Formats: sequence, C-alpha cells, structure tokens
Amino acid sequence: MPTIEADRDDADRPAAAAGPAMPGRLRVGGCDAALPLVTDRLVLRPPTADDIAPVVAMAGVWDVARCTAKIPHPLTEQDVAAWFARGAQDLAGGAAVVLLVTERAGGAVIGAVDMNWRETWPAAEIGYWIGQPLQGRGYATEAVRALLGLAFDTLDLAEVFASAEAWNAPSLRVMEKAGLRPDGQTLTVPAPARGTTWQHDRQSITRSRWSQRRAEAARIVLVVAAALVDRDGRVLLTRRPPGKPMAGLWEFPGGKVHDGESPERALIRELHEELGIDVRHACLAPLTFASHAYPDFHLLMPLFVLRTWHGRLTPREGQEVAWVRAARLRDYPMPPADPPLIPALQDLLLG
Ligand SMILES: Nc1nc2c([nH]c(=O)n2[C@@H]2O[C@H](COP(=O)(O)OP(=O)(O)OP(=O)(O)O)[C@@H](O)[C@H]2O)c(=O)[nH]1
Repeated sequence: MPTIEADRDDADRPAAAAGPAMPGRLRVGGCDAALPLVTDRLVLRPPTADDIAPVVAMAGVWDVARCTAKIPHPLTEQDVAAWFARGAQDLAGGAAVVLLVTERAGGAVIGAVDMNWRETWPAAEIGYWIGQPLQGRGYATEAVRALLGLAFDTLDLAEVFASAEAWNAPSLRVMEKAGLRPDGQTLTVPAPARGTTWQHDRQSITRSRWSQRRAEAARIVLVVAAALVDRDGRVLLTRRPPGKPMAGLWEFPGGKVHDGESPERALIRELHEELGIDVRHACLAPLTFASHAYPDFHLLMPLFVLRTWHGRLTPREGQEVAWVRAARLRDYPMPPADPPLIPALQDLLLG
C-alpha cells in the first residue's frame, strides 16, 4: 500500500543550505501568526485527529484520488493519520506545510493543500484538491492564492511550482487563475492511486511576477451603487447576467465611475441605463461603502440609499430583479464585496 506522502531523504536536499537558511517554523494561532490562512470564504488550517474521517470520506473517492500525486486508492484512516503526522513533523521542522481547506461559514472540511520546500528550496512545490461536492466554485484557486501569499510574503521563497495531467483541465485552470505558467520543465510525479508515475509539464510563478500581479491587483476601481428602497421598506437587488464575471449573483444596481464623473453623476447615469429611472442628485443619501480586494483589482464602492425616483422601473439589460426585505438580504448570494454592506442597511430599515 503506497503511503499518502512518500518518505523523503533529507540527505537528497540540494546544497541550498550553503546559502541563506531555509525558512523557520511557521507559527500557528494568535493574531500575528502565519497560520491559519484566512480568505474571503476559507480558513486553511493544520489538520487534527478529528479531521481524519472526513478527509478519508472525501479523498477516498476515486475521482479525487486519481488526480493527485499524494493520495493512494483505496485510502485508509491509517494513511491519513500518517499523512497528518508527517505534516505536523514537517511544519515543526520548517520544511513543508499541510493545510486543510475549510469553509469559513460552518468550518466544514472541503479539501486540502500542501506546500513542500524541503527538497526544492528556495522554490516550493504545491498540491491541492477539493472534495467533489464543492468543486467548481473557485475554492481551489482561492486556497492556492492564499498559499502563494504564504510562500512569498511569509516564507520569502523565490518560486512556486505545480503540475497536473494535461486532461485535468480544472486543475490547470486553477494554476492559470493563480498566475502560474508553463516554464518549459518537465516533472516526474507519482500517481499513487494509479500505481504509476506521470510526466508533467511544470507550471511556476516567481516572487517578482507574483509581486507584479499583486501591484496590478491593488489598482482601485471606483464603482458606485444604490440601495433603492420602496414604500414597503424593501431593497432592490439585480442579478448579474450570464456571461459577466460573477454571473448569477445578486448585487445593488450601479456601475463603474468613468473618468471625469462624480460618483453621484455616474450613479444617476447607471440607474437610467440599467433601470430606466430618472434620479435627482439631492435624493441620493450616502450610507456606507465596500472596500474589497478582488484578485485583479481593488473595489471601492460607495452605497447610496434612494427612496424617490421618477419613471417606471424597467430592467433594460434583461437582468432579473428582486425586491427584498432587509431581514432577507442574506438569503441572496452576493459578490464577496457586498455582505458587509448589509448591517448598515438593516440598521437603517429595521431600526
Ligand atoms: N453594480 C455593482 N457592482 C458590484 C457590486 N458588488 C461588486 O463586487 N461589484 C463589482 O463592481 C464591478 C461593477 O462594475 P460594472 O457593473 O460597471 O461592470 P461589469 O463588470 O458588470 O461590466 P462592464 O465592465 O462591462 O461595465 C464589477 O466587477 C462587479 O462585480 C454591487 O453590489 N453592485
């Protein structure tokens, strides 16, 4: 039975020890600790014994195991316990990290990531998997981005690489979205579930490229939005149409502020374009704002409250609309920037 992570001989480590020291131990817990990693939707934390059963249930599925370089099939509780023990040892030794991917809301374990810099320092190899019911929601990309932050910000590594089979399009897409690119090297990778090895094209990202992407992502995009409130105190949400980023999510009507426009003028224009209504500047009451780091830009979005407008409200872009009671706003899935706006609206409307 292959183990979940093959033992590796530290003597094989390249002569990196001649240069600066390998990163030290990562501190876990506490406000200034490196771990856990927290993202919009996830907490990435070291495993505990309570996680063995859920991990076996998820990673024991053939369609998960067959794509990884670590998971044997069938998978036993002993395999997972050994993997966790090895992870704890590596974490303590400052050589690698194994983190479970858990949902911030509810704390359920949904997958795992690992990063190993023992043999490859000052580069690191990463791996990731998400359990089947939760695939396709961008969790792996979110987790990998957090791992890159750990690699470059905290551990000061020079490069991070990963690889996947050419048929594993979802995994390759995760790398692409996280900024990794094919670098012309090939890797021989174990495939324990299949009892073989694979030749993979390696994909990587250097620290300088990652810093450059991060600087681009810090670009502030000013978007302005309105909470239209009707006579019954309900709030208008509109649904992002198919084909747009974050399609299907419910948001406040509005849009980007163009060069030379004030936020109020931009909002008046957007509300006319999107909903066919005419709005007077004096009817826009500033309420609160959203400030959120999306992967490729930083959103700054003032939210105005609007109770009076002229004209018949008509969704002009084919978008779905809903009038929602303040107490029900959280029932509507929104872009990640929006939920922090809800308490201010509820305070205003529910008193
Ligand atoms: N209007 C609006 N945009 C929001 C909200 N929350 C949020 O994250 N956004 C983001 O802010 C940006 C709004 O820009 P937009 O609506 O003018 O642009 P778009 O991407 O839909 O299309 P466009 O670039 O073709 O104009 C989008 O990235 C959108 O996802 C919200 O509540 N209302």
